[in-house]
Amino acid sequence: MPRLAVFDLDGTLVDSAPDIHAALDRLMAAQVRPPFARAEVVGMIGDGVRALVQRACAARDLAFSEALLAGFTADYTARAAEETVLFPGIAEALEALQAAGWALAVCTNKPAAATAALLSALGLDGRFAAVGGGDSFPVRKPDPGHLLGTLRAAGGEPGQAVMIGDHRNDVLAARGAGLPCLFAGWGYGPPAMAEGAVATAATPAALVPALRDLLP
Ligand SMILES: O=C(O)COP(=O)(O)O
Ligand SMILES: [Mg+2]
Repeated sequence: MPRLAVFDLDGTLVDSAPDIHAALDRLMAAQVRPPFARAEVVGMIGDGVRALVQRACAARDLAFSEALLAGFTADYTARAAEETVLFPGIAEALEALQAAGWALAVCTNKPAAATAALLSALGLDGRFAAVGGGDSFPVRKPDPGHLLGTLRAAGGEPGQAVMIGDHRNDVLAARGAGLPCLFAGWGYGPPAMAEGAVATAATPAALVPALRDLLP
């Protein structure tokens, strides 16, 4: 059973805020609402697309509806990779982990369709033993069932796996599943969200030695 590194997506592997921001602004423009500042959008990411659209609507005095959610989701899924890139150093970190025998997986609250489109556009098809999206299981992060379902699909086991994420939801899901969580200090979550993580990696380059320390 190889060691398994389970990565969060938004704010951990990829800097996706520009495309999420652009899609939210297109939604707002269609509803004759002003655009958002980047920091506002970053603060809305982390609990999946429904919570994102609900928060955006609330911030612009707009009534949330299933139609708005469906429209946003279709638009974002089609255009998820226009500006989104891997964080600097992530490609090298994934390579180094695989070379050291680690298996890789993704556990994200982003819906599975948008996740697949994005990973494919970034050339990461086939890199991950499993990809658990926000709608892949009946539950999602912070529920540990999302992480455990992803882990099972990847053929991993909790004693040989580490979660890497940038949000309180990643830490909570990992703790609930009995895995250590390494906090991605380069991501969207403020440092306070690292509470309960075993350590913070300041950069993707710091990931590989930190993971090696956790599972020698
Ligand atoms: O879609 C979100 O809200 C967050 O996605 P993440 O779990 O990959 O950070
Ligand atoms: Mg994240």
